[in-house]
Amino acid sequence: MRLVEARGVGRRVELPDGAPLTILSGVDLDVDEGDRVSIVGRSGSGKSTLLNLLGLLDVPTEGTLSCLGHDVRRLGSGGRDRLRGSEIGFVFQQFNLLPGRTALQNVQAPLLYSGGREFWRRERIAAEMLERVGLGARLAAKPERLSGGEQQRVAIARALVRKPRLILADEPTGALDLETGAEVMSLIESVADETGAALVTITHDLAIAARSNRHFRLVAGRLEETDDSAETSGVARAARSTADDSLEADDLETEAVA
Ligand SMILES: Nc1ncnc2c1ncn2[C@@H]1O[C@H](COP(=O)(O)OP(=O)(O)OP(=O)(O)O)[C@@H](O)[C@H]1O
Repeated sequence: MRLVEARGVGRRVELPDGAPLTILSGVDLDVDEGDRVSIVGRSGSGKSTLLNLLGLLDVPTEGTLSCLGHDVRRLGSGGRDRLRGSEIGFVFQQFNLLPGRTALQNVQAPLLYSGGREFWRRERIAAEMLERVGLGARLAAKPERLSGGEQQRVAIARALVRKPRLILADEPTGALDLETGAEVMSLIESVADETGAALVTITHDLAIAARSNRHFRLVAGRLEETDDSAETSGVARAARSTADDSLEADDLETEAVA
């Protein structure tokens, strides 16, 4: 099933002095159930802006964007909120967990907005999800007591607890070391495999991008599909074969873009 269909999508904003700024233009993108899509691009190329459109946090100013068969501009903000809440899960670089709340409370939070059975069974569903990400013994732990990798696991459990059909990951491994990052990606992928969800990952780590089966690059607001699997898998191999943490994501990008 087609989850996202973007045709000629653009996003333009007005700067404080009234001048228009085009952040994205002419974006064509199809995302189907089960797809693994990566989007790389330099800082400022429009990655977060595109993810915000795909996640229905913003609407395009040009072109048409349809999400799960709905034209997002016709949905209205209430309709977009409902569709996002039930069908889209976000994983961010900075985890964005609620401080002072336990892992269980964090993962339950999205279920407070769901109806019926899911709402009443929320504690059990959240506990099972934490078990699934390997944190069954840490239900009562607060984020400040968890490592970065563990916090990201809680964030993944929270993002996926409602079994979204589209998972949007914005630099999901950006705050983690290479090994923990690879583990976290495997976890997201395996949970996505179980539900047939599509995964769109924004990253500037080419080793992470290489894990996808469709590769895109944003260049100054324009999206290009790249057949650079050879390039990225070469980088992935290099990244995996070295335990040297000095091979940072930025080095990988510079190496590939140069
Ligand atoms: N609401 C806005 N008003 C003005 N400029 C904006 C707005 N949103 C984004 N921009 C500009 O658009 C460009 C793209 O921003 P975006 O955050 O999408 O880039 P990015 O590729 O995600 O960057 P990074 O990797 O650094 O997070 C940037 O130059 C940014 O300053």
